[in-house]
Amino acid sequence: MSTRATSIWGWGYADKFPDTGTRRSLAEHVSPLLGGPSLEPHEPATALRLPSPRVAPPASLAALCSVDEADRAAHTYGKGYGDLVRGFHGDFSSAPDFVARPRSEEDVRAIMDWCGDHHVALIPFGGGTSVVRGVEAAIGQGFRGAVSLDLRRLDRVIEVDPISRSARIQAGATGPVLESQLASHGFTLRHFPQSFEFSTLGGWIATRAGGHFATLYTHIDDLVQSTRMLTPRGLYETRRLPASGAGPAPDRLVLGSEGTLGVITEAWVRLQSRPRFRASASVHFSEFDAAVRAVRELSQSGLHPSNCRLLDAQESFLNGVAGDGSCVLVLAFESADHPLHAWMERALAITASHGGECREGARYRSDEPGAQSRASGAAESWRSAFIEAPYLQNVMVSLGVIADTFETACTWDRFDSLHGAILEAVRGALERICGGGTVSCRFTHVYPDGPAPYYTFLGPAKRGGELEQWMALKQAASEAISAHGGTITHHHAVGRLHRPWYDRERPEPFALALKAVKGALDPQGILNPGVLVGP
Ligand SMILES: Cc1cc2nc3c(=O)[nH]c(=O)nc-3n(C[C@H](O)[C@H](O)[C@H](O)COP(=O)(O)OP(=O)(O)OC[C@H]3O[C@@H](n4cnc5c(N)ncnc54)[C@H](O)[C@@H]3O)c2cc1C
Repeated sequence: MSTRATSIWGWGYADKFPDTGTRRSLAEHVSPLLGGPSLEPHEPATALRLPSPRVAPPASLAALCSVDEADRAAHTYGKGYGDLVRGFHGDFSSAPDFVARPRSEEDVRAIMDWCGDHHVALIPFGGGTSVVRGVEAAIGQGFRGAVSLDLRRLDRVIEVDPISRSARIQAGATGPVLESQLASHGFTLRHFPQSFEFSTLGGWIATRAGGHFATLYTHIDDLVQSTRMLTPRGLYETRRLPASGAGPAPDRLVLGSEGTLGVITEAWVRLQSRPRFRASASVHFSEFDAAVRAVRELSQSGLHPSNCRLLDAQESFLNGVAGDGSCVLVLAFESADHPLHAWMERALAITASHGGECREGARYRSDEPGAQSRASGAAESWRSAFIEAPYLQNVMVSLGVIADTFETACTWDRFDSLHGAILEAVRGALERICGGGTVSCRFTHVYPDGPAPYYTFLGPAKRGGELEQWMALKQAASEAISAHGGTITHHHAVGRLHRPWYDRERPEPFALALKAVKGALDPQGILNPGVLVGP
């Protein structure tokens, strides 16, 4: 386990927060994008404001629990914009009363039983990278207290089945921890969300996370073979099967359960051989609409690119991928089995037929001895910007800039109207609330029947009112999504933040059924109250 200190309030490692001088010079680059406001770096609060604990760990669990203030603060929020702002100002008012770190399933059971017996809310905590207030103990008045259940000590790959290419992995393993264990068996899960470094397998399953593949295996759902979840009513374990037609699928209740039905302790997941062949290209388009048509044809071609990320002109500029006003499609294929020239050539023929220009040509890499290996220009720029972006959000908070993202998915026939409505709503709200700002779009995933567009917005905040302004922007975006046939989330989950729009999106009989399931598995309602169901 890494001993490098992580930030209590911001994303990632504490030592990656730039000093005041560096942030001041970054402000000079950001200001023109926002219409030229003066941006002055502020410093994060050094004092942490937390309420006194309402309950204390019992002696029988004391060895697993921490009441340390910094620990409680680090488990108060996820890593969404609103979380960062509150943490930056030292406001940890919804801190859990203590943090429990189970080492085994028996420990999880003991903590869950204690919470049930004492009417204390239990909030499963994986990597704490939720952007939807999924791990926050905002539990209302009905409980005596709240415990944050940090699962990261359950981090082992327990078993690998090379014949069926599957592995049994504990839920608290973060991306790098599970990948390094799988590498020694020559396999990979190849699920790479942007939060990969800190998020966990259990968190991915609980939120139906979206990963590396832009087509085909987009969500963790596609990689889960079976699950094991402890509920207050007993163990919920599903059978290992490649597929089944036996009624509604039990795993489907676990996927997306967001800590409300039980604590996922393990899962069997589908593995892949490590890819040896890679092909990449970046295709420039002068018109976004033409690029969208090209991506639609690609998504319906059966080629299944591993990467198919379309960046609009603003997004291409912000990520250092193009500065000439063009939109860029970052395209890639990978395989453990075969060279990819035929796939890439066909994909480039499709993009060319829509006016796309592959200026640098396609690049091919292979692990075979003597094979040509060339790094890709625009694709590499995009990749490094992608990895560093969350650290930039920490800087934006310190500069008083509202910086956030939201995402959705819709069918292709609705994309134009949905996209237009979102841009209009968010631009209007930025003008009204911040006096200016910018919004950009990229596709993170694409399906034969529709894309998953992902938006980034930036606007100058009025210091002290950041949370209200951000919430008004979020409201405008969410209303536009809801009114124009999108989903409130393609992969960021529901949490407490998206709950009003999620309630509107799901059919009423389904809401009733979910409530009944919650009542059956968690009769006292102690698990993550306020998320998905209930008040
Ligand atoms: C910078 C950044 C980039 C991101 N990029 C992506 C991305 O590319 N794709 C994507 O899908 N999401 C992304 N996210 C959102 C977030 O990383 C995902 O939702 C992720 O799956 C959460 O995993 P976690 O382990 O951090 O879970 P947490 O944040 O700790 O928990 C999330 C939810 O799952 C529940 N939970 C966690 N572990 C368990 C368990 N073992 N059993 C039961 N419930 C549990 C929690 O109670 C909570 O409701 C990003 C977030 C940030 C901050």
